[in-house]
Amino acid sequence: MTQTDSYEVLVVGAGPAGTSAAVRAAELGARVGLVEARRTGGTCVNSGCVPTRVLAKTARFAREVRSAGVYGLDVGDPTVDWTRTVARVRQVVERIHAVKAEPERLADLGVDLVLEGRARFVDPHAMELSDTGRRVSGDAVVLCVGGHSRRLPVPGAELALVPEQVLDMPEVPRRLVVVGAGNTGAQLVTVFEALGAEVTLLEVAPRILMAMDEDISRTVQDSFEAHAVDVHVGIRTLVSLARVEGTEPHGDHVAGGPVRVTWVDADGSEQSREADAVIMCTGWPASVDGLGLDAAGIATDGRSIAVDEYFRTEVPHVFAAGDANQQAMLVQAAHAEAEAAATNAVLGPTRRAPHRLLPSGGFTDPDYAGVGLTEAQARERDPQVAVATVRYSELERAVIDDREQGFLKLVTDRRRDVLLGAHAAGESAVEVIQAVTTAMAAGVDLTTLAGVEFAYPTYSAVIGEAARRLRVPRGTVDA
Ligand SMILES: Cc1cc2nc3c(=O)[nH]c(=O)nc-3n(C[C@H](O)[C@H](O)[C@H](O)COP(=O)(O)OP(=O)(O)OC[C@H]3O[C@@H](n4cnc5c(N)ncnc54)[C@H](O)[C@@H]3O)c2cc1C
Ligand SMILES: NC(=O)c1ccc[n+]([C@@H]2O[C@H](COP(=O)([O-])OP(=O)(O)OC[C@H]3O[C@@H](n4cnc5c(N)ncnc54)[C@H](O)[C@@H]3O)[C@@H](O)[C@H]2O)c1
Repeated sequence: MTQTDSYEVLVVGAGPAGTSAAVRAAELGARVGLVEARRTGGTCVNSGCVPTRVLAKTARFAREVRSAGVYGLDVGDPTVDWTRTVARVRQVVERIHAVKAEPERLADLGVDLVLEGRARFVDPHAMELSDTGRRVSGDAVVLCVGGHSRRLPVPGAELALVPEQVLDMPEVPRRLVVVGAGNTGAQLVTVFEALGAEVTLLEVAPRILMAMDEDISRTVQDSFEAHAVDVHVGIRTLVSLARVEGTEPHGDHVAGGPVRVTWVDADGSEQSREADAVIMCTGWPASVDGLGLDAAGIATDGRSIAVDEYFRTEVPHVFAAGDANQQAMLVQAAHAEAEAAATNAVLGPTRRAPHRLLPSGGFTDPDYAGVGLTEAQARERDPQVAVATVRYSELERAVIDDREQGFLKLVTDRRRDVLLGAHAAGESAVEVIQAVTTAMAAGVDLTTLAGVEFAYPTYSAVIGEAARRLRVPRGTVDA
């Protein structure tokens, strides 16, 4: 092995976590190698957040154009040229790459970016790269390998698409079944419903968006159903996918011909639908296959890389951050964890990243977001929590924009005058929750928040209104 192949810190994966880890370690003066199987940006830029967000904008456009007549704008019903939609998505992905300019930024910091395929441990410090067979090693190794979609182990699962393949569809499917109503599934339902597909949504949990506050699940599901999405929650099991007889496959996925999806519904009845495409959005395990963790002495359940509070695996010089450790699974969390892991890799175990306040949300119609404790979690801890909900239908900006569906809910500890959580479904929900998060991070009490003179007419004004209702309880306060 040559001298240049060994680093003080070897980072694996150049998504949000890996680039943050490499930058931080380099800033601390370490000699850093960053190995990536494909391209910088990871899931976030190349197949996840960025493409999904462009599709969300496309869907928004389609909805807005359909309502343009109300404003006296006669533009007709939009038709979708999916090829151009996909081209736009890919163009935006390239623009993000150009703006972020990660390879240049890393080079400026002296980080060696190595794009020679997948890295695999050959011993606890050294890894072999699949394209070239070259070996690189690190005194410390930070695994930022992210995750990947998974198909459910049911007969015919290979006929389904996974989220990374959505842009490969030749057209918008006329009939679509989405399996899984987490963030990905819910967003894809909104996109394809707006683009004209007849959508069926199957979810094994008792409600969609199970990780969010219950009122968010209800509001988004109501909206889906108002748009004729056929929602089935609490299904007992997905039974199978099968090619509809007499149709010919043209490729390796459902675009090749109709598929019959069969499941056992919540009431125990067997049901089925014919679909032109099925997308399985049923989880995102860590990319541990082929990583050779056993050669490093690290055990895995095949879904995650376990870490302690300093992001150390059971082998103390090997760290794991971002989706790889399956803890928070969001971009901002990946950055925070990776910076902490890289700091610990260089300086020893000194930094944690406990994610005390982690806002998250999604771009459905309406959008949704939350931070802190849900109402149910807060009530379980303390039945005396105070909750105020302001409906968007009471908010002048939402009425002006004809975006009256939704709400903001603040969950508070009235005795301590502090916010415990905030949850919203509605226009700009993610931005509204972000603003509440800032207040929570700064330790702003409810009385102060209630006194903020929010600009008129804005969506974030809903925050002041909710805070005032908690300070002076009335109608909608639920103590
Ligand atoms: C459809 C979708 C939409 C999303 N939208 C959002 C959103 O709006 N907001 C949000 O916060 N989060 C969103 N997420 C989640 C977000 O994408 C992830 O949390 C984030 O990308 C995690 O970053 P990471 O660096 O840990 O992993 P990744 O971004 O997955 O990067 C891992 C990198 O490691 C590389 N790699 C893997 N194994 C190896 C190996 N053995 N050798 C070399 N390289 C390897 C991969 O090629 C990849 O580039 C979304 C996810 C999906 C699927
Ligand atoms: N806007 C965002 O922040 C955003 C957007 C997309 C994804 N993400 C993140 O990316 C990761 C992957 O998201 P995801 O939505 O693909 O996965 P997920 O694990 O969040 O959701 C998977 C869903 O599939 C359901 N499911 C599992 N087995 C099923 C079955 N047999 N039948 C029907 N439903 C079944 C689960 O109950 C769950 O609701 C998550 O961590 C997510 O938070 C974030």
